[in-house]
Amino acid sequence: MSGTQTGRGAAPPAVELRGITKRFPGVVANHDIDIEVAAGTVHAIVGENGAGKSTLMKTLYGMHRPDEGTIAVNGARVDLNSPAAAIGHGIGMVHQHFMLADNLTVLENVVLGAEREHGIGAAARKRIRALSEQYGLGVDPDRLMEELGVGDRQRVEILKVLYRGANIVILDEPTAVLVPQEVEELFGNLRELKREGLTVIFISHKLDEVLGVADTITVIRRGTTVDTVAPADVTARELATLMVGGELPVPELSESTVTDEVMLRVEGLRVESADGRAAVDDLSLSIRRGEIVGIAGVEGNGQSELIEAIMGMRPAARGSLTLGGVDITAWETRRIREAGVGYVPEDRHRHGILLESPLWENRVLGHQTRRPSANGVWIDAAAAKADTRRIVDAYDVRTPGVDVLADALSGGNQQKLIVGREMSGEPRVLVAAHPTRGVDVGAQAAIWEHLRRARAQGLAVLLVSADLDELIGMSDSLHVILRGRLVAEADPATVTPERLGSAMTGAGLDEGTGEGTVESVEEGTGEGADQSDQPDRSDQPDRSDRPDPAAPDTPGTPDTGTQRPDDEDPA
Ligand SMILES: Nc1ncnc2c1ncn2[C@@H]1O[C@H](COP(=O)(O)OP(=O)(O)OP(=O)(O)O)[C@@H](O)[C@H]1O
Repeated sequence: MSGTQTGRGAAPPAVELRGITKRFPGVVANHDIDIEVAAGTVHAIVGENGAGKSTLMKTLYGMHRPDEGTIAVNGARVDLNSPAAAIGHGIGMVHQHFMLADNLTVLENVVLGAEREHGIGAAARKRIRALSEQYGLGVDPDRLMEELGVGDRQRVEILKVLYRGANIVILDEPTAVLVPQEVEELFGNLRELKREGLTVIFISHKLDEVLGVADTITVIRRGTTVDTVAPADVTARELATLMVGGELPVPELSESTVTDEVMLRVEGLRVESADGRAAVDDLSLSIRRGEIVGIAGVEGNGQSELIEAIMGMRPAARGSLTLGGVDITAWETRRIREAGVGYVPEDRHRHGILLESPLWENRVLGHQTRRPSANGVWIDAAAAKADTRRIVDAYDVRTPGVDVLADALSGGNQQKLIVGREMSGEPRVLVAAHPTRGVDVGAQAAIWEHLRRARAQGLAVLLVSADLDELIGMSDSLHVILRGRLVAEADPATVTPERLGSAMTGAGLDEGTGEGTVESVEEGTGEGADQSDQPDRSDQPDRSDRPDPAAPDTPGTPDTGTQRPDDEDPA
């Protein structure tokens, strides 16, 4: 137990949670939680999916009333009965799903709902500029939100809470949507907040990142605090063990299963955005039976449009799509699904799940014309329920039953349900966007194992992910997408997350050659450049040890090839 002691005469903890218990019908989400967060520190909360992290943070942000327990802020007991009350006590929260209006400017987004602070004009602009400068956020108040990338949007969300006077900032899985460079920038921002005396509390499933940026880590298991540790005293593997209360299973390694039979072919595809610009431009790729093809890219470079075009949710302005040799370019989504294409959507709340419906109805969603969900034209509720129970079992979805509403599941458990559903009915092709986003390390390894097994039986997978270790570890071949085009092909056997990340931003990996475009991300071609642009590679493994999702302590434990964020100054 280190990092939480406040010595005699020291400032009181910024936050002190004592004996917090929160019950939902049939579930004790938090049970007798004790946490002290020292002022001016970065405090991470880790735990399995459904462990109770979000519930606890929502309680601290006044969105839930605890059934038992007390909360003190800066040494004084408080009653946080609403987010407004939390903000009144200097507590702000950055949610995982950004709440920003695209057609407004940064300034308008920041002041929306806080007009009373500094109005909506010059004073507000001045305040935003001052905050942005003080905390090194680099946000221009007059930029239009739609022009900003994911990292900047997140900084606007942080600015929003600072603008409202927060000195305790809660972030819910802030790095889930970020690529490595953006993670570094975020961590730079968090360190800056800390230097300015603010307190940061964040939830994360990425244990290497937690070890890199947190001063103190609290582990929650099955609703209660099991330990509070300092990063210097634990490894990522030990943290994972604390989270699950035992050793993680070791999944089997599998050989390549790629065949010659092309299952999905995309040829010369162009997809246009509403204003006629090419979101996907002249893109060609093919996925063979038993192959996982990975797409790496900074969010917003055409990945979503590519996937939506394949799934019949957007028209192809040019080019063609074929499934097992059959032209499906003009097919609608339902027909594509019925032809054996599974789909794990990027935004599970918009496309993947109906929060107000029970789990078994969610099992039927998108599968309403097929067994076991349907019998002829009728929905077969009994069969759908039985199959939902099978998914709950196979994918370890933590739920009291299949009749509860999807809304009652933790985010990671909703994701496991979607992946389980989409893997049902033996799809021929799976189009998966961020299949393990928000799931804990144990569940992630389990999902990878399911995918590997299905691949061995011939499943062809298009894998889009922001998790570069996942892409490298799972893919048989790997493309980089930039501004709607495939600009590079990487060999998953040799490429590192750093080199891949750099290719994603359009920076040539072969700096040594002075070439402007990236065509190959093979490690061999740029060895010299590679070493010179990575300050400290001493913790890098042999190539043969490349991040392998089959290993229980991957991705991203310090000894698997992902650099510890502290090893390097943020860009
Ligand atoms: N509104 C709700 N109604 C009923 N049960 C809920 C509700 N919110 C959360 N739960 C349950 O409380 C438990 C804790 O959920 P919580 O979302 O806090 O977990 P988490 O640790 O944040 O998980 P994840 O890592 O998957 O986001 C889970 O069993 C969940 O199903």
